Order: sequence, then structure tokens, then C-alpha cells
Amino acid sequence: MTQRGTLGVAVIGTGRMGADHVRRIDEVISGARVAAVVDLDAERAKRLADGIEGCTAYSDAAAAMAADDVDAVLIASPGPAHEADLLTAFAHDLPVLCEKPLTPDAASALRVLQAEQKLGHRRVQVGFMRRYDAEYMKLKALLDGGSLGRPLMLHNRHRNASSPPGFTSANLINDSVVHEMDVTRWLLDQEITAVTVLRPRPSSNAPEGLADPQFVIFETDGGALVDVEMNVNTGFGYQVKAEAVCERGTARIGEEQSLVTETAGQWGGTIVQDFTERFADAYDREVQAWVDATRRGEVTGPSVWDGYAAAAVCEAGVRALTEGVRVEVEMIERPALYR
Ligand SMILES: NC(=O)C1=CN([C@@H]2O[C@H](COP(=O)(O)OP(=O)(O)OC[C@H]3O[C@@H](n4cnc5c(N)ncnc54)[C@H](O)[C@@H]3O)[C@@H](O)[C@H]2O)C=CC1
Ligand SMILES: O=C1[C@@H](O)[C@H](O)[C@@H](O)[C@H](O)[C@H]1O
Repeated sequence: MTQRGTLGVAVIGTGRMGADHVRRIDEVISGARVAAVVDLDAERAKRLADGIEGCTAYSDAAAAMAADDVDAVLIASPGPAHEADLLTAFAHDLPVLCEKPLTPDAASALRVLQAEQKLGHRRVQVGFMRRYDAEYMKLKALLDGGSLGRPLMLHNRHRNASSPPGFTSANLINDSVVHEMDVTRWLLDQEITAVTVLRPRPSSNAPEGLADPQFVIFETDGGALVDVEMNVNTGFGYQVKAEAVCERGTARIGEEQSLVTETAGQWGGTIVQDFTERFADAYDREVQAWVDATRRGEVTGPSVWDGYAAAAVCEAGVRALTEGVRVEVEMIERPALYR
């Protein structure tokens, strides 16, 4: 670590999320600085690095991870590139914050899990940022406190204003519902055992051929039922809502009633347009928690096990979507490192 214990971070992938994390580390987070930025698009990396003192631009992640001033890595490249970068980070024994998904499929996630086990200690926090969102944290504390009794059902609504170019029907599961897979496992402290995906008629807002929306159902090993309305072309904005139905009551988050105006014979509020706005505080808290834990020599938050479990549920989800049947999740036993 350099500059009196300041963590030198290499940010790999400087697209939408990576550039936002670079800004966050540079301007918001304490105890860390952006030592390197990496992008296959060398011009893009250079433009970002030029605006930050002491930051070097790379187009090769391995070269950045070998640099003396790099103490930790934030991976924000597309999912298929994560495995190679995680394995290189392990070779240098560097702490990692890896954006979701850990990797795009269960087999590659398992390889990462096995490599971390070989290392003998946890090195990775996975970027499931909802665990750092103030509302989700309150819901988790309430459920853990037990005052509502055992959770029986969890209803989720996950809506995006529009889907990015090239977004596929499987991406609704892998890219979007993956967050509900993680919050379900985390909130209920249960594993997801089976997935069913039902499809209403496609929205006319959606690009031709995209199965959007989807209605996804999880069964859990604790006997809970969970549903997710996944809807990525609402046209009107971004919404993430959840309602836990428990034996002695219910709890809801994502109601967006922080500011309600009444004027000219109408009342109402505004709807945010995307995740960078809705989860801005959660991303800040997530990255700060990673920096703080890393500086203490600890690894906290969603683990490689959580990334692997989500990948296994995604795989079942994509099969359930394409084959139109209920699919059981196949997972290995949880290794001792993650208990
Ligand atoms: N936690 C969250 O809410 C969100 C997480 N994500 C995740 O963040 C990651 C990045 O997503 P976006 O920023 O939306 O993608 P993006 O497409 O905007 O940016 C990706 C960047 O990575 C670069 N890149 C591609 N392959 C690379 C490689 N091998 N090495 C270095 N750079 C490489 C590209 O040139 C591009 O600049 C993904 O894993 C995605 O799932 C994305 C959106 C929200
Ligand atoms: O991770 C994310 C995106 O990749 C995904 O496409 C969105 O649906 C999610 O809400 C966002 O958090």
C-alpha cells in the first residue's frame, strides 16, 4: 500500500460501471486511490487516466496487476472476461471486488471457487450491491430479528426503462434476475432449489423476439416461494420493489415515496431512470466496505460461494426459460471456506 496506507486500486473495464467506480474511488471513497485503469479500448482508458493524478492506463489486465503500485483490483469488464482476471488476481494474491455476475455460467464459477479454495483464503467480494442498499439492509435486519415470524413468500418487481442493445431473453435471467437470486438467498438465508419461468405475451415496447417480461418463480430449501416480475422495457423508468410475506406480517421496500407533491389538482412523485441513480448509495457503501475490509486485511460481503450459487440458479433459470419446464438447481456442497 502506498501514500500512508492508501489502497492502490486497478479498475478493469471502464465502461458504464467501471467509469462510475473510478469516479467513486477518486471522489467519494476514503482510503483508496485509482492507481490503474484497464480497458481493451486503450483510448478510453487513457482518457480516464489522464484526469487522475498518478493513474496509469493499460490495455492488458495482467500488466496492471503486476504493477508495484496496484494493491487491489476492481473488475468491471463484461462477465465472460471475469474468470481470467480473477485467476490472475489470485496468482498475485490480490484482493478483488468483482462486479456481478462472478462469471457467466456455473462451470466457470466453480473453477474460480476451486482456485480460491486452493489459495486457502477468501480474496473476492462479489458486486451484489443490493446487500448494501439502506432499504434492503432494513428488511434483512427485520427478517433476522424474527418479529414477523418465518418468511413464507417474497414478491419482487424488477423493472428497467429499456434494455441495452443486444440484450437477450437469457440476459433477463443472467443479468437482471441474478440480483433477486442473490437477495433471496441472503434475505431468507436459504438456498434456491428450483426455478420456473412463465412468459406473458411480450411487451410491444420490447425488441422483436425478446421474451420480456418474464415471471420467474423460485422454490427454496426452507419451503419459501419467491416470485420475480422481470420487465426490462417499461418505458417509464427503473423500479426495484420487494415484499416479504411472513407468518405475522409483511414488509415492503422500494415504494419510492420519499417525495410526494400535491399541486394543480394532482399528486405524485418521480421515478428514477436507472440503477446508477437508484443504487448510488449502495454502490458507494459497497466499495467503501470493500476498501475498509481490505485495509484491515479482511474479506467481507458476498463471496465466491454466493457468486457460484447465483450462477447455478441462473443456469437452471435459463433452462427453465428455454425448455418451458420447472428445473431443479444443481450445486455442489458448500465448502468449509464459505461456511
Ligand atoms: N451491479 C450492478 O448493478 C451492475 C453491474 N454491471 C456489471 O458490470 C460489468 C460491466 O458492465 P457495464 O459497465 O455495463 O459494461 P460496458 O459494456 O459499459 O463496459 C465494459 C467495458 O469493459 C471493456 N472490456 C471488455 N473486455 C475487457 C477485458 N477483457 N479487459 C478489460 N476491459 C474490457 C470494454 O471495452 C468496455 O469499456 C458487468 O459484469 C455487468 O454485469 C452492470 C450494470 C449494473
Ligand atoms: O446489474 C444490473 C444490470 O446489469 C441489469 O441489466 C439491470 O436489470 C439491473 O437492475 C442492474 O442492477
